Amino acid sequence: MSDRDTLFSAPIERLGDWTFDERVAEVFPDMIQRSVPGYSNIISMIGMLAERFVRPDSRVYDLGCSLGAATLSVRRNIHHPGCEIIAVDNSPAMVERCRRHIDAFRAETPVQVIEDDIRSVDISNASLVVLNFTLQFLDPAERLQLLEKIYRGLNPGGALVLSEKFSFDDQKTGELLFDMHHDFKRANGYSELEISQKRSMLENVMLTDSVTTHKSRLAQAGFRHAELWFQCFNFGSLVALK
Ligand SMILES: C[S@@+](CC[C@H](N)C(=O)[O-])C[C@H]1O[C@@H](n2cnc3c(N)ncnc32)[C@H](O)[C@@H]1O
Ligand SMILES: O=C(O)C(=O)C[C@]1(C(=O)O)C=C[C@@H](O)C=C1
Repeated sequence: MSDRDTLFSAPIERLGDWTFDERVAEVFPDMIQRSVPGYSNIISMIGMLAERFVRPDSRVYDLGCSLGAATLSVRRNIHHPGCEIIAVDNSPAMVERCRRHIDAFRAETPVQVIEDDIRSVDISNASLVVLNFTLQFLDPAERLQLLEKIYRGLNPGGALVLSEKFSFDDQKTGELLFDMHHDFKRANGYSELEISQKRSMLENVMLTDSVTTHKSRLAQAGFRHAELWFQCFNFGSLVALK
């Protein structure tokens, strides 16, 4: 079990922008579990999607892998020879811990953990690509280009899993889902101060899209089939098929 996230429990004088630094990496499992409704369901169901989509002699990409939770779930569910998982993150603190975490478990399928920007990595021979709460940290202007690269790198019959925090076009239901997420955080022991300090740090670096925007961007990138397979409040996950 990781340390409890108390990073924002005391008042912080100058709130900078959010980064995935050493302190965040240290408490990340606790933080994401208490912040993202449905996170553990999504992680275990990514394993189910891997069982269905990963083909022999192909690659799986986990883009913005953090500590490798999705990678481990995928690896547990690969039963084919010749597969390889490429896990990528540009936070040195995450990558260092991710490598240790993955090495702690034995499995047939090799995992390469790469410290790099997901905008620079080559993607080829992929049967599954995972973007689990990562696309939201990319500049909106660069999101389509990344999805196009993923589409090109996927083999026919391959899938992209795209999990995100959403915004909503309808103001009234949007507010309700946003408030329910806050209730969820409070129920998980976060104070008003912790919630609001984290929110303002994320404000400039995490720009959310609506499900409609995600679907039309996926279509623009080439994915002719995309659907939401999970949603809890303002968090959810889409699957897009090539
Ligand atoms: C919310 S976390 C992802 C959680 C993780 N996928 C999981 O399932 O536990 C977002 C991650 O994306 C990484 N990230 C953000 N922008 C990136 C980029 N341009 N290139 C590589 N990694 C990036 C961050 O360092 C962070 O570890
Ligand atoms: O805590 C929040 O409100 C969030 O937006 C959650 C969120 C995410 O969606 O990625 C933001 C940053 C942390 O990496 C963990 C979770």
